[in-house]
Amino acid sequence: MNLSEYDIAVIGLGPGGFTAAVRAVQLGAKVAVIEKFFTGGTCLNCGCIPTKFLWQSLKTKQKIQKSYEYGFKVVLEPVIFADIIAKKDRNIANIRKGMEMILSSHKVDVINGTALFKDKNTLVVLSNERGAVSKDVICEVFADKIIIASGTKPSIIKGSVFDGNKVISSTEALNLKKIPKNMLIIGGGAIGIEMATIFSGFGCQITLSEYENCLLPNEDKEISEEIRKNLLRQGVNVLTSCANALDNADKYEKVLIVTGRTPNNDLGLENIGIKTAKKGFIETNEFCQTNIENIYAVGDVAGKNLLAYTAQNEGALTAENVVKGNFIAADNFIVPQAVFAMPQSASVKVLDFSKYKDAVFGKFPFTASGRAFIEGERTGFVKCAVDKTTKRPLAFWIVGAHSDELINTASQILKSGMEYISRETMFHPSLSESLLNAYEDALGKCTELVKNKD
Ligand SMILES: Cc1cc2nc3c(=O)[nH]c(=O)nc-3n(C[C@H](O)[C@H](O)[C@H](O)COP(=O)(O)OP(=O)(O)OC[C@H]3O[C@@H](n4cnc5c(N)ncnc54)[C@H](O)[C@@H]3O)c2cc1C
Ligand SMILES: NC(=O)c1ccc[n+]([C@@H]2O[C@H](COP(=O)([O-])OP(=O)(O)OC[C@H]3O[C@@H](n4cnc5c(N)ncnc54)[C@H](O)[C@@H]3O)[C@@H](O)[C@H]2O)c1
Repeated sequence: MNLSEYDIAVIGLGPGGFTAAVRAVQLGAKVAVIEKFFTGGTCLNCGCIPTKFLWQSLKTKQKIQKSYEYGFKVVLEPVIFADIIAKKDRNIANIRKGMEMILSSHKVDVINGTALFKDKNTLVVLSNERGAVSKDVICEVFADKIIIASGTKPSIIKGSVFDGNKVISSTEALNLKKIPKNMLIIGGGAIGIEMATIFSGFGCQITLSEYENCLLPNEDKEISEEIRKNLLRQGVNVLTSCANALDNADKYEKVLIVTGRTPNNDLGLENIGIKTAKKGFIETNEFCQTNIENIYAVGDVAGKNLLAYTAQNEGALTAENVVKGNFIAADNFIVPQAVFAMPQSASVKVLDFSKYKDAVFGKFPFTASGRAFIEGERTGFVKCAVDKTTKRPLAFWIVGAHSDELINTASQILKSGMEYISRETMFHPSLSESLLNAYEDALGKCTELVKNKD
């Protein structure tokens, strides 16, 4: 049996595992990563990157269709969706190649196979040709510390199974070669909204069915209502408070189930007694440490935030803690959120937002922004919460083009604890000025808005 020894072994090459491995090597550790499918994990292969590529493709189509507003006469040929999917796959392959170059330049040992715990320091790696796990052992990996970054897979709802044809998950939806005539999307979270936006934009009749009484149930109600209105305008049939979505499934060519994610926890955790919490996510403390001292879990599999960038943050921080022997907590990140509807929405709050009882609110619509006018993107607004006493900005919510970029500036403002936002830092004409204008509106001093009737 081939047994290799490492300081750290990482399970999974998604954003969490990739970042943990590279950071640990940068700090001088000898690191192996075991990945059973493709470098890049969910994010690159069937998550963030393919959805945003298809969204951008739709956006490009819409820009061409609106190019007459800028003085062009362009006739668009009928869209061949299979070509768009092929382009997406080529882009993913290129990004994957880049990631593999980074790994090999840092001398991370990558082992292709499925990892299972044998004991608290040893992983058995099984071969999994064509995705099917075999009993053939490729090697064993012995490591002082192990970081689990095995991610999640799509959840299914009671009374249904994914058949890869009619009833599909987001993974299959992102590889459809032809736009279906109609599709029922069950689940009005981030994935459901992004899929409804993309497929309706390319001509599929969409019904989006959500169990709760609004889309994105954990988001600010004004934001979720604005997203609902924009989807309706795009021709999506939005149903909320809908507990029996499957009842009408027969009427649809495709049924896409996007009701959350289930952890990849089939790692032999029971062999060493690693505790799992609700829904099977691995239980961790604030240092991403499991109940077994030398074993850590980062990213989606630990179920704190199911986002690529929080997985990266946890991966980097855990690598630092493990190699340097630090105990720095991974629970004080400000987490900006963005959803790629048309237009996008985004939000960010200070961590203790609920403590502020005397927040005042301001709002600036993009119809009042010169830059939004130039961009031809006048839908939406920026909303800002400000502490009335200290004048400190506390939260931003945005619906509008480029809100996914604007929110990073908003996050930096909140993270830095800035006491006020000033015009001297803002270029004109820019969309970022809308952050300032919403902030000033909360304090009753925005000079860019019509005065409210007294
Ligand atoms: C459709 C969709 C869109 C999304 N859009 C966004 C977005 O825009 N922004 C954002 O921040 N997040 C987005 N996400 C979420 C994001 O993809 C995840 O939060 C992120 O990929 C989590 O990273 P991770 O490293 O924890 O796990 P993953 O990326 O899931 O990687 C885990 C890896 O571990 C491997 N693995 C599992 N078990 C084993 C084993 N036993 N042995 C070896 N390898 C194993 C898997 O094959 C996988 O490659 C989206 C998700 C989906 C599904
Ligand atoms: N832009 C982004 O950052 C982005 C995009 C996509 C996904 N993600 C991440 O991926 C994760 C998974 O996304 P998701 O949208 O699958 O999960 P989610 O948990 O965000 O949303 C699932 C939705 O399905 C609803 N639901 C559950 N059971 C239902 C039922 N039987 N019938 C109808 N509705 C039902 C829930 O109420 C919820 O609103 C998210 O947590 C998110 O963090 C992020």
